[in-house]
Amino acid sequence: MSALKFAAERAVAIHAVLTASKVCQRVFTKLVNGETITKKDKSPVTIADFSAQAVINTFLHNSFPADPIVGEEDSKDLRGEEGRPMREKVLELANSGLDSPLTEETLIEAIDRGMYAGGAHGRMWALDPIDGTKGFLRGEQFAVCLALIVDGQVELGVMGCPNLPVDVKDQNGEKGCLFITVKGQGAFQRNFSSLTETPISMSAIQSLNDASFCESVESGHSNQSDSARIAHLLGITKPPVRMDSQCKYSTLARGDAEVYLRLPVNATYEEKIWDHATGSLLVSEAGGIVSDIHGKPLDFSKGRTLATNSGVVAAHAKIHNKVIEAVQKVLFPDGKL
Ligand SMILES: Nc1ncnc2c1ncn2[C@@H]1O[C@H](COP(=O)(O)O)[C@@H](OP(=O)(O)O)[C@H]1O
Ligand SMILES: [Mg+2]
Ligand SMILES: [Mg+2]
Ligand SMILES: [Mg+2]
Repeated sequence: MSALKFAAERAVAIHAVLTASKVCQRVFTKLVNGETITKKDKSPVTIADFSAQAVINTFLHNSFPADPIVGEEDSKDLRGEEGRPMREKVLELANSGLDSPLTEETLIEAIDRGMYAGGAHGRMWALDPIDGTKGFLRGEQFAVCLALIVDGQVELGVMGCPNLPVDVKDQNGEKGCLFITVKGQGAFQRNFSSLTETPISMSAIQSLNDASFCESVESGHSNQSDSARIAHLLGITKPPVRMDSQCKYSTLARGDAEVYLRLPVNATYEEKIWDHATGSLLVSEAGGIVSDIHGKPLDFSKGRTLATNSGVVAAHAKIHNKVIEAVQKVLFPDGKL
């Protein structure tokens, strides 16, 4: 029997994401002053985001030195005298996850290996070292997300959700889930604490009345009044499941909710490829369809952003059409795009 496609990449990605997730867990809820800063775009970044990117980029470089990486973070804020206090903390935290320690220089190099511009040709990795940094800072959900993209198609995704309950029905039980998917090979979940992978799939609901939908906690990331109107139109009666990060995609993929709405709050924001690569493959391999608000597939070949898409709508394949119809009715009542 020949080895499954991307078996080596899958193993490396699992090890990298699991290690980085544990690095993040080490400081989860323990961050102090000086360990979080605000980036130019006003969004937060912490020592854990930088450390997780350094750790994963190091593993990728060791195993696949020729592969470029599109990573969210860069080292600008860690450079020079001003960046020293944070740089020292990032170095210590990153090295807690690595067998061969990085130096200040190789740390910066590792982080900046994520500056690739993306595009339509060849292999590249897309990395969000902490997706949902705001959730991380609030002590809620966040996800470490890594995907392999080949010629603009997402081929593999691994997502670590350190704070997600292993079983949704046991919210106080074990936490820490790893989600793994390869195109054409299905979607799987395993616990941080075990090697056993369990296949997951979306729930096959009969009626939208029974459905629940996920959206961002942050009203600045997704329009929550539009989503309420769409849910009403669809006959969804359950309150929205608000959750940070790509944990929303894994929640759909394992059948704990049926619809994910991410509705633009302004006309200029371009979704980032690392915010959707892993999650969208998980959902499509689990039986769902992921598109933008117009029903158009997400196009990962346009560079670092989903420049030709607007928002995200994910749902079980059987109801995706209906959801898109409702989204269009609410967002474009005159039929104009
Ligand atoms: N105006 C906006 N619209 C949509 N997404 C946005 C946004 N501003 C920031 N984001 C993205 O929303 C992500 C978090 O998603 P969610 O709201 O589903 O938890 C952030 O990822 P990071 O936390 O990795 O920076 C960031 O990239
Ligand atoms: Mg960010
Ligand atoms: Mg993100
Ligand atoms: Mg991030």
